[in-house]
Amino acid sequence: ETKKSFPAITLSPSNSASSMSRPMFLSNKFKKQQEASDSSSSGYDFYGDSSGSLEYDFYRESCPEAEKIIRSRVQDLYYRHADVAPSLLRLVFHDCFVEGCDASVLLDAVDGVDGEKESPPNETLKGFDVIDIIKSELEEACPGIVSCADILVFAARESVALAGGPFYPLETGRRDSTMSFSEVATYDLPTPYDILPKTVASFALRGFNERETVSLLGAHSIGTIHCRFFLSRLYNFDGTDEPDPTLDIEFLNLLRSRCNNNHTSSSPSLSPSPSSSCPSLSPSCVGNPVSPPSPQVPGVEMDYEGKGSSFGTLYYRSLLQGRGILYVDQQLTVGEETEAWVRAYASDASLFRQDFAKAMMKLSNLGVLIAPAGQVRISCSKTV
Ligand code: HEM
Repeated sequence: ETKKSFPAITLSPSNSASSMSRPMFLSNKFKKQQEASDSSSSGYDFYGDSSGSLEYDFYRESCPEAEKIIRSRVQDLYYRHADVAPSLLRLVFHDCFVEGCDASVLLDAVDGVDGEKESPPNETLKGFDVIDIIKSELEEACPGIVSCADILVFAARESVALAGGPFYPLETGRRDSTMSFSEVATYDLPTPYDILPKTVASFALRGFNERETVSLLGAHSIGTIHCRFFLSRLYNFDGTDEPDPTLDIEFLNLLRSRCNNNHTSSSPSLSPSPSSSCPSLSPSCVGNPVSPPSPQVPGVEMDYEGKGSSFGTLYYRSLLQGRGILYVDQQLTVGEETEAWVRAYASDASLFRQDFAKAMMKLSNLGVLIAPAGQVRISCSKTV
């Protein structure tokens, strides 16, 4: 069962009051998805409810090389900048969670009207240039055929595999939206300061149960988190002038050594802090994946123990030790069911890999547009 009612919440991280009072702008598309999921007897719907009209190898005749082109381009770029993998994985989450996997996150602002890209939760998204590179190659091979929405889910799938995660099959035939949903993105994307019931509710609205939610957050095994998303946990948790008491003390010191309180305000502002240096061990330390990484913005790599650590396991083990970087991650250990899944994934890497693969397939099929709806864009940042 995915739908739960939660008691009134008193636990409050730095800005939970504001995030709890936000309105929900969920589209009908997702309301339908939730109803379908609520009525599903297994509570674990492998494919989600919107994959019916997608097909395996949709481009087999119209663009037989499509998947190969996407794979080899992502590989090339990843070997030049490993940031490419986390960037694309995060990008697909931010696309699919807002009105479905329709590439709406890629659209530029039009006539001064902001798109999703400009919405605060999307300010630090990267990987747009990678998608543009892949798209132009596909436009040369088979003009006007392969949608940006399909490119996005495929590119994320390749990224997961390159980063040591599982490979999962994907159907194709998604179409691109003609609209961008800036307001939905602003209000409906989960925040790093959310308490567990809010995170669970947000995923449940898209048809994910707690098991799937915990597995999807395993994506936080790779990439970099800017200090400002967890600075308040280090120096002024919930206005106490003290660190978050649930943080392991050694880990707190490690994070503090990388994220100086002077870098930026401890408020959860989403604006960049360009004046700060990059004190982390991270060679990439955040930056555009194709252009050289910027040394300007401080952050911590999720796989802070080293690149060799396996995708998933370190993340869940860290949570059990009070070493979650984001508040929202650490919160997975406070719920009975979510904590049980954290334990399961910490000790059983192959269970995690299976569950993550299934959940990524489901995420990649959320609220897709099927012909004749939508369009195939020529440039991913503009409608045709
Ligand atoms: C409650 C849900 C989630 C919240 C609140 C959240 C929040 C965040 C935040 C604040 C960052 C750091 C961004 C930055 O420093 O620029 C981040 C990074 C990231 N997130 Fe999430 N996230 C969530 C779920 C997910 C899911 C479901 C996925 C993918 C399936 C995902 C993939 C990633 C990746 C790969 C990164 C690293 C990005 C990079 O290094 O460029 N996240 N997330």
